[in-house]
Amino acid sequence: MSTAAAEHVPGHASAGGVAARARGLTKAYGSGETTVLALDSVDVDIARGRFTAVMGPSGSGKSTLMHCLAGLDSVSAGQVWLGDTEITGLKDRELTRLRRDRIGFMFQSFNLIPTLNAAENITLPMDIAGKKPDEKWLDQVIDTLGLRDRLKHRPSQLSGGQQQRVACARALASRPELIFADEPTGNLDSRAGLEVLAFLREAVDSLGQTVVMVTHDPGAAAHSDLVLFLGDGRIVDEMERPTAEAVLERMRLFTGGNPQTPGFDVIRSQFDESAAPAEED
Ligand SMILES: Nc1ncnc2c1ncn2[C@@H]1O[C@H](COP(=O)(O)OP(=O)(O)OP(=O)(O)O)[C@@H](O)[C@H]1O
Repeated sequence: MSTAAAEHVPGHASAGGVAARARGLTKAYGSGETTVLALDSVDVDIARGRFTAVMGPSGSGKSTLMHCLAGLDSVSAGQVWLGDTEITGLKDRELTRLRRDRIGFMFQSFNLIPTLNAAENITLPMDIAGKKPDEKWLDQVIDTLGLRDRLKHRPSQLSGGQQQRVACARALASRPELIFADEPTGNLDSRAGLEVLAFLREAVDSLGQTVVMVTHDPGAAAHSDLVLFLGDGRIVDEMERPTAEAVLERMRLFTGGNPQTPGFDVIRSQFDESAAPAEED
């Protein structure tokens, strides 16, 4: 049975509109008996000017969702839009250009070029694209991220937190419509991780950016405006103004780690008619 278009779509549109949107987004890997349904007909709106976190158990489809929304991976069915542009169906070259011009990426491994200094790493994607950075914006990003006195340093001369800040500045440099961050604090100690989260928050609050972050960490998710919870390739819940405690509690339901969690099956069954009760010990 299909979901009526007027029904609630996870993610909400804000007054600022929708930065990315998916309808019926389905992604299957493999074929025949070995098919894995990584995303199962996902509808989602990513609100512009907000910080959205994506959480869920390992294998629930978080990275796949991010990759499909960012046009890094093809979809098996459904549609994805970036702003008003439908990206499903675009040719590889068009997708590459769209990603380059309109999306910023932050990955767990910072992907900094060791032979380039911080300033060169920050502007590298724009240099490759042959685009001149907006110097005023770039200055603002560099100062916001506290990188002014590190610009001549190479990655090996920077701490992990500073490297991640460079990666953050690089994602922001071209003032993208949307920033995707995949476990951006995964490799950092807690202080550096907190710094990066504060900067992502700042990018949203002060610079008006839109951020989507995949994370396993309830503490990290607490920095977002909205948490989307994935389970078995579906968005099974969402939480506005999350706190670490509330997110942790919700995650316990998903993992079945807490024996007093019959609610998990209730939540699942709301979204998945075929969900059988979990047979946990
Ligand atoms: N390239 C691929 N080929 C086959 N299966 C894949 C591929 N990528 C992902 N999958 C499968 O799709 C499902 C969703 O994977 P995905 O990486 O999106 O999950 P995740 O929630 O990001 O997991 P994690 O938290 O462990 O990173 C998993 O069952 C995974 O094994």
